[in-house]
Amino acid sequence: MTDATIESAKRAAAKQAVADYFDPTASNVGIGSGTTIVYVVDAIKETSTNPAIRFVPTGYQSRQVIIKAGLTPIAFDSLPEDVLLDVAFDGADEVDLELNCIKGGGACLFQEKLVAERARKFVCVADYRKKQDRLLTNWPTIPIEVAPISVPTVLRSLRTLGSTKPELRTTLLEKSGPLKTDQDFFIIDAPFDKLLIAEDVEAGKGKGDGSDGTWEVNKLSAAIKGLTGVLEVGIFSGLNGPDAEALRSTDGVKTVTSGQKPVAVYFGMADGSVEVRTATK
Ligand SMILES: O=C(CO)[C@H](O)[C@H](O)COP(=O)(O)O
Repeated sequence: MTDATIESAKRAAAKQAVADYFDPTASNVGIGSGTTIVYVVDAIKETSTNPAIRFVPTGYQSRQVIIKAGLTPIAFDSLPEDVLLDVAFDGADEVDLELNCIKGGGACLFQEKLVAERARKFVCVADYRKKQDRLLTNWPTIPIEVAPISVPTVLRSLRTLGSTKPELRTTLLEKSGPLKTDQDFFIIDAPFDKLLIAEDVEAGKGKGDGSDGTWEVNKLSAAIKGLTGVLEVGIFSGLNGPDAEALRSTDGVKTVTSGQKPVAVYFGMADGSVEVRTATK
């Protein structure tokens, strides 16, 4: 497929996601990172009727996208404690049937997760290459943000968990050394075998806890997150938007939720159509 096909797939998906999930009167909107999000911002700009709307970026690149579009960014930590984002849009590197996502291809996973969890509705937009049944089908690795001093021990622990060849991500110009995140941390990319979802474990396709070499998405995410030195793992799983919202509405925003899964993912397809996967639980 040509680059033009991929770009028009991203644009079509972004347009439809914004038409379906962006309320033109919205006040606070999360904007993710990557190349697809640019089309989301374009579509929002055409639709918004609220001159006071503010956009919470997920890092440097995302903030630049907001500024270049002539929109107003607000830092995540400037949001009053009791304010939720009306909606947050982001890209994804791969999405499975349960709407679990791999993110962090652009090294922004930590702030992306903060923003996703703060949104009433988290919506992902991607092209057809990202639409898979299981994670680690086409996208090869799990991105993990780590404290620089912890790199050797985290690499070792990841190998113990079953990752064959975890590697520290370097800049494009390898001689410049490791890529630094917006937090001045490093990224490790860890390959694992294709991840199971809950129904695979129920069907006996593997234990999913690493003991037989298989990992279920949530279990692997928790195991990696538990390693000392890991700031965040690029698996967005756990409760989806509606569940997270229910928790929030009983306890308010102070409730810690794991609402990292999108309520919907819009895939721009190679034939120009848009396919939507929505959360069922
Ligand atoms: O997770 C991300 C950055 O950390 C991006 O959202 C992800 O890599 C998708 O990017 P693109 O829209 O360019 O395909």
